[in-house]
Amino acid sequence: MFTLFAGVIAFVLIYAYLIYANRTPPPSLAFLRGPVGGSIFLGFTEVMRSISIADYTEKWMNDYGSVYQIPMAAGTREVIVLDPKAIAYILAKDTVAYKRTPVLKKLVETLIGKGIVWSDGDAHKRQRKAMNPAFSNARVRESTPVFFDVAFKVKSIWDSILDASQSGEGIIEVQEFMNHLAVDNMGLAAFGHAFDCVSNVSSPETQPKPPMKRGPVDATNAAVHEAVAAFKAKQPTGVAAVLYLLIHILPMIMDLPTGRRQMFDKLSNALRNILEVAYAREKVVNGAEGGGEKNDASTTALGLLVKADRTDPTAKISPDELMAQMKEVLIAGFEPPAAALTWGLIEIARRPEIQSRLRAEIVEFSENNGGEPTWDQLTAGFPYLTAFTHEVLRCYPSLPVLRRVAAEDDILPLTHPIITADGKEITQVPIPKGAFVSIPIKCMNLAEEFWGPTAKQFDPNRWLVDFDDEVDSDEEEAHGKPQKRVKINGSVKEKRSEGKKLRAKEIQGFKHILSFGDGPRMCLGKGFALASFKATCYVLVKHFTFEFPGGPKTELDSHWSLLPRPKVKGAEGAGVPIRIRRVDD
Ligand code: HEM
Repeated sequence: MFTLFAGVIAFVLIYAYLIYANRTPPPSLAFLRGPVGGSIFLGFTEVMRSISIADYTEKWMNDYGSVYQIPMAAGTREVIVLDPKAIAYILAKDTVAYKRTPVLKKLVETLIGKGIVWSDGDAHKRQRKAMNPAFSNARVRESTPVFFDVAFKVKSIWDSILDASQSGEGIIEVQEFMNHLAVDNMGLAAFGHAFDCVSNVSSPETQPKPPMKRGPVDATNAAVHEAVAAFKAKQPTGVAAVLYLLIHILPMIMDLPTGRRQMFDKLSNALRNILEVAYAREKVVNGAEGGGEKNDASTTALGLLVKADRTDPTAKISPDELMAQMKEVLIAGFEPPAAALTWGLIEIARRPEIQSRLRAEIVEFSENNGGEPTWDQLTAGFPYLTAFTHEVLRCYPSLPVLRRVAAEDDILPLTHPIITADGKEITQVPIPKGAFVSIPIKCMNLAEEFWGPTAKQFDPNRWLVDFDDEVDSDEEEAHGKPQKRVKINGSVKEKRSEGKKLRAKEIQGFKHILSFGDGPRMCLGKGFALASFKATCYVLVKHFTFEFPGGPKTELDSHWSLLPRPKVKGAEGAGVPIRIRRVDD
């Protein structure tokens, strides 16, 4: 009886505290304005995880200025930063003054290990130094044929589906195929290992079974296939929300032997096999003392990492770190590229004019040059495919928000002043040690403040203008009324009339978008991501047409895999069924 009474009192006290914390920011942040409300237990956590994160954070920016604070889970607060100068400052001091949040750190340590994503400061610098050569332009150039080979493998499976169909058309679960393609790309390019994932796409109801024989799957590949399947499994939102809350209060629950934890353990064992092969191969290629001839095997990302560990004392990484690196490269190299490609195919399917323009550019190259483009051609040529790639990255950043915790008291510089809760104008924002700081990438990429009135529209044409002369003064002008054409960097770009410049160019980062992050933690695989995206689009758009069975207005929804993914509203899991036909049919 007493225990029940004590339990009720404890619950009431916690509940009262959460109501208080939800309404009242701590004194160190009380000078910042911000929205009140959200859930008593989770604050605006669900909003910050939702598909509408950019809409909310943009509205709050318009109401409270470019730096504000919001209530989050378990009575915590988060400072939201949407000022370009402040963002550049935070990301430049990343890993030292701004670090991963304790919850994320614990999660990464538990599931993946103390690799580059987990580490901060000097440990991060050392690991980054070891990994850089494995992600250089030279490596991306060498890997580009692999991306074409994997895309052609998808093509041949889709061809067999169409061959078996009476109507010459097939409904393909494109997200499923892009997941498997991205894993195969990473396996071959980074580890020199064929996971053979594309040939093992499961065939849901909507998709005719590929009439092909599947070979036996070894234990390593089976574990990776299982991991890919588990990543895309749907989590019930209610349970996920409760777990998220509990993790903040009791981080040790991440140590529980959950299904996901066991799956990660299996994945470690599988990757250990690949690592052992890489160690053995490196020994054979370079001899125990090193210095031998390089060959294909030793120049995979993994081969270079193994070699760097032995040959460069300043870039030494322990076997545990190497293991964590492999898991990170597999996960970071699979999830965002697969999501970006799925979004790309969605936009292609719902916008026939973009699809035709892309195909025309690809076919023109193919007719003039014969084989597939090299990395240099993919990078320097293909203005429309490049514009399309940038627009997919802008509109659909895989990581909608970057979250950090301030490791010391700091002062953020601002591009434009903000008004505090007591009505003062400030040009710098004091950030107390321990404050959670969030940068909503998706909002920075899509806010009208930075991208003008057409910010929310998917429009690759915006990348074909002379960016520095872009205007946002007039909707008609800003949306595709080219006035004259100018030559920039050897390619013809459309230039619009003179006027107010877009604020987007104040944003640092790749192409003024934050989809790859910025600073010391900027995406290591950016080059791989761009080359594999373009190579895959090249092959698939050249050979197939895409359309939604329900028409271009098909409604989309979001689905949580490791990161947010698109899905067709009402479809099972992360389903994105798209109808394909051969181009020449
Ligand atoms: C469209 C594709 C991709 C996108 C949008 C993307 C995005 C990002 C972002 C935003 C970060 C920074 C995270 C942070 O600051 O907390 C990041 C880091 C990272 N990415 Fe990517 N990524 C992509 C593809 C890849 C690929 C293909 C690889 C591997 C080949 C890769 C490997 C990594 C690694 C290892 C890091 C951690 C870097 C560090 O902490 O120093 N990414 N990525």
